[in-house]
Amino acid sequence: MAATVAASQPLAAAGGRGLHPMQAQGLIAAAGGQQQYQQQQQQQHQGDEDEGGFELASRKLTLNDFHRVRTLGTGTFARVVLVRPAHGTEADRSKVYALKILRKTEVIKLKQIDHVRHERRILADVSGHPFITNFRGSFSDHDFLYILLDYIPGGELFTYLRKYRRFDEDMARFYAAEIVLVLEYLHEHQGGIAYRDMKPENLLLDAEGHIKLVDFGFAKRLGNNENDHPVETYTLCGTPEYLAPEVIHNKGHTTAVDWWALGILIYEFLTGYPPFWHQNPIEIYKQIVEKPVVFPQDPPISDAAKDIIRQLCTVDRSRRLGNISGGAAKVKAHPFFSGVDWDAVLERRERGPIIPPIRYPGDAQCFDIYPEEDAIRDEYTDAMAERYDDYFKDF
Ligand SMILES: Nc1ncnc2c1ncn2[C@@H]1O[C@H](COP(=O)(O)OP(=O)(O)OP(=O)(O)O)[C@@H](O)[C@H]1O
Repeated sequence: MAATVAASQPLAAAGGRGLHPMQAQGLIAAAGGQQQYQQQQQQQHQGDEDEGGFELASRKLTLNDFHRVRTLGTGTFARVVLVRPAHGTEADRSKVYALKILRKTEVIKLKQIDHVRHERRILADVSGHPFITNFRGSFSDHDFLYILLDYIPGGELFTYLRKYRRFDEDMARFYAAEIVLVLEYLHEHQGGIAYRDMKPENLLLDAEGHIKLVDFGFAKRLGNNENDHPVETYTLCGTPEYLAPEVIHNKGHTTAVDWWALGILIYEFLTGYPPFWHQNPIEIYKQIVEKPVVFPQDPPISDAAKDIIRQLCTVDRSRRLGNISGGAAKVKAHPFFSGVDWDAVLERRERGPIIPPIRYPGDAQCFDIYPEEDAIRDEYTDAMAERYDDYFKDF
């Protein structure tokens, strides 16, 4: 699985990415539709809680409120486990959620305090979008921080891409269109949130085969300056193969990095591998800043696909599609997306090209098996608590 790189790790030390399976009509109408959709979804979300009796939002949760079923994934900073409510009616106890568990000492050691706080806050703010994992609550105890999310049963798009080797253009377009709507929403309707870690491992498939974006660990609300230009940020984070050149140069970056990553992602969908790759991450960075995207002869890639990839992967971000004037609307109007009904995409009218083989709501067969480790407790000392607990008070 591709390792995520954070500021606390030197970029050069990050592991390279293995290439094996290890592990709406009218553009303006569509944009308006996104906000409307979110409102509807939020009302729906509230409704779910009212019905359930297991009142997630109305009281402080603890780990004892859940039975752990199994680990779904482990990342650099977290373990995500499938859980069931331990109390409530039979209907409550049949529900399943994904609980992201972050060890406080690790968050502090890896200098991820700000990232974790942004993650919790941004997840709560963007929850309800059709292609973003719903946030259900957060809590903490002496040693850990917990983020409760809806369980997305289909597993990582990464796994399917490795299984299929590559996606045909219709499949790639389906997923890319959903990602375009997510980026439009984050960048243009949520006051300039840069996601900063777009990759197939962070795109899960729901039971209908639609994308759900997870892991907002590097997302940051950048906002716009007085000239209405996106504010720059400097933290080096992301995954080597997907880093935009301006991140590597460390001269400040904006939401434009997500459009670059979308270009890399479409390339990887169509060929099965990213355009810039090497075992040594330093070589990847060199390629990204020095080399143009080169397309293979086989599989043949359409001119429209090549063009959108080149336009998204434009080194000069002032000329990069998505970041130029017109923003996401220009991406949606690109010939690669011709024929796409953006309202239909947003409303999830079509089922996805891959329907995950889910037999029941808590089915976790689409996830790899991970060793279940006993949580190490009492590492977080009183001195640490005194110094850091204030930072974790939102949980
Ligand atoms: N809501 C969810 N439903 C099902 N599985 C999930 C969910 N959230 C996360 N996962 C699984 O857990 C994995 C790790 O989650 P996540 O990416 O949030 O952790 P992380 O430690 O921040 O990872 P990284 O090292 O990539 O930054 C995901 O790749 C996915 O497989």
